[in-house]
Amino acid sequence: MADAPVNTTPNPALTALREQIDALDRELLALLNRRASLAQAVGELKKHEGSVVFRPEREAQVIDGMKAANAGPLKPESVAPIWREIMSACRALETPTRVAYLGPAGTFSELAALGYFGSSIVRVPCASIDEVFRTTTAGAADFGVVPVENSTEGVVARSLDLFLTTPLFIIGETSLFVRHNLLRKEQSLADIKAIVAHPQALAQCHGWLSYHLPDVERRPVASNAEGARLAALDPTLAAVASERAGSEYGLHVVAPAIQDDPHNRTRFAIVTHPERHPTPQASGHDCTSLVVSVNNRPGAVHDMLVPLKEHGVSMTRFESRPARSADQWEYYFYIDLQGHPEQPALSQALAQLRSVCSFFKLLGTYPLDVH
Ligand SMILES: O=C(O)C(=O)C[C@]1(C(=O)O)C=C[C@@H](O)C=C1
Repeated sequence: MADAPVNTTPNPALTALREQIDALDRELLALLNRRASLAQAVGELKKHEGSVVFRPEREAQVIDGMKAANAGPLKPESVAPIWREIMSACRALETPTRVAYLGPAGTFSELAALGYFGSSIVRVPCASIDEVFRTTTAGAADFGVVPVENSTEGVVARSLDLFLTTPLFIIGETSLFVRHNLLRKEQSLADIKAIVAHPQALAQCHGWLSYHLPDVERRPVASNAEGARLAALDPTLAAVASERAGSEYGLHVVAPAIQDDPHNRTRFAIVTHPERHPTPQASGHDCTSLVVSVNNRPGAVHDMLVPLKEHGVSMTRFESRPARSADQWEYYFYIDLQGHPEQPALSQALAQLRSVCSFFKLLGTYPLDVH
């Protein structure tokens, strides 16, 4: 049977609407270029003052302001990504932003870096979390993006350990919905010799893999994208990674969304060197992260919490890690507090807390993630 003829006559109503969209796009472009010129002027001013270009608190305030001003029909969750991109492009006119993350292309860390800084950045993919810290410490990148916790698997121990031993501090946070897919050269679940992925991804898909591929070896590799790269070279391997990694390496999605928790999220910290970047100023919605230790005696942890209660400071995270010291029952406590030390209640609570701790390190103060 012959195909029905395609109607090629333009619909006048559609044409009229598109003409309006074209005209508005031109106005938007002119306005965006005016905004970009202003950002360039800000950049000149900062160069003159010798101050840093990236201001996470200002970017958070701009996004908060735009979300509050949004009258629709744009959805509130569409506003933040649009303005992140606009500010990313404006920032790039002031100075390049070099961002290190666990690569190669297609990792969730890369997605987190692009989601936080926008796409006008210089990408510095690294082979491991250690290398992200080293590259940022050495100044080959201005910022590093490192995973700190996952809603299924808990803390990313290596990142927490490196917060202790490197001079870097946190200036921002971002979190990402993490959807893992089984990726392969062949479009089939048959004859898979090994599943290659980062240990965190293998753990986040433990239930699915145990049910569907119980006898297949799980082989940990440095990143999920590295697993995808290997699976592209060897058809007997399957990778667990993002769709983006799949298309990057020409793999089929054999099974989509195989993570055990459908709401699987990973939180990332944005780190930098304190000699190259000041602590962000208060944005109005801030978090202060620290790591402390107390001597191992009855009531020690209770004493740590008293200053917070006395000054009405909210704790949003409390995580413990073994200190690996001679006393095997010593712990480091990773604590997130609501607020900025510019606020007297928080600064007084911190001073009092410091006095009861045997070890105290501020990891950073930064604006909360805005979506
Ligand atoms: O307000 C500034 O300080 C700017 O440099 C401008 C701008 C922006 O585009 O709005 C760009 C980069 C900064 O991180 C913050 C904001």
